[in-house]
Amino acid sequence: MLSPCGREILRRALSVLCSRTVQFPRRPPSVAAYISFFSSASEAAGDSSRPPIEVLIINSASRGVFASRRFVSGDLIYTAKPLVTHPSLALSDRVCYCCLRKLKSDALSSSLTIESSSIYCFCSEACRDVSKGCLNVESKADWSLYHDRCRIKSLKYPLMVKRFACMVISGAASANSLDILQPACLPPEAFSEMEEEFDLLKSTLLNSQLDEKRLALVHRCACTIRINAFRIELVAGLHEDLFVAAMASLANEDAVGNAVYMLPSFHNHDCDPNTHILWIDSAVARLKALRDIEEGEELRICYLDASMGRDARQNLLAQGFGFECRCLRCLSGD
Ligand SMILES: C[S@@+](CC[C@H](N)C(=O)[O-])C[C@H]1O[C@@H](n2cnc3c(N)ncnc32)[C@H](O)[C@@H]1O
Repeated sequence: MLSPCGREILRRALSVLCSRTVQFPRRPPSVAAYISFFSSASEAAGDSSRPPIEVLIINSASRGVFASRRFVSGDLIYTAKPLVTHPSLALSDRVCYCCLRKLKSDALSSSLTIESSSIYCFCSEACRDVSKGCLNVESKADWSLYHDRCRIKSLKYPLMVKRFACMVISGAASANSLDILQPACLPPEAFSEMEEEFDLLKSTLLNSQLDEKRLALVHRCACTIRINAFRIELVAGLHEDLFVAAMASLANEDAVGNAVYMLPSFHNHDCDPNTHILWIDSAVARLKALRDIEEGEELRICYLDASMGRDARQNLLAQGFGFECRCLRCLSGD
């Protein structure tokens, strides 16, 4: 029997996902609730009848992603496109505004727009077209104070909140499109810091057409974006990589940007994970098996640098994600 909170999560999950879910497999009602996603892996395996993963509600407040078939180490389990992206500030003149692809040097001159001290670049006409509405809103405001605050405090998620707000104002995203994702359960200091950032966002967007109701929805999403944003480091790139890497390290910035996804956000953390997400040349996320995985196993990823010691990991997870990690590695004291 689901608790009221579990039922609410399920109701919201189904209402958002029904429009995009490809199929719901038949399963006995003993499984409390589940949602299946279509993915490239089922196609690749030639088994289009059954999605390779399921999102299950594991208790009244939490969901996880589970394998619905066996995988071997190295398998690509699925790919996922981002819902919201933002390039790292230090690389915004070298990374696509939309897909975070690194730009070829000859693309720069044709795609560069500079307004209000912000830089907007695109890798292709397709990325420029899809971003048109959002860019139109974003490029009208002066983001210098907001960006300065992000740089000084080394914050990435306010950039994603900014981008999401611009998408909502432009009509490119609905204000409740991230409601299905889990919001952060953070310490009070983190909330007051987020309030300050949101006030700055509001004042920067003062002249935009964001009504109070939608503003409140975007405000609520700040918490969700904060814990669900992925830092994107590409594993492949162009020959300019060395130059970009040098610039990035000077700016203490290895990531090309950050992104929020739907399905990848349902993965729980483990300090000794069985899967990982990687990015080849753009913000398209690829979930790969790190070892052989049996049908029914939960697919967990590691939210942080797994080489850190136990105490450091526990602290980061408590402060940044609001939970105490009780994975086997942590319980063993490693
Ligand atoms: C990105 S979400 C993961 C999916 C989430 N369980 C859901 O229902 O949407 C991150 C949140 O999941 C929970 N979580 C993830 N891994 C966990 C773990 N190993 N132990 C306890 N809670 C965890 C925490 O509440 C965390 O803030």
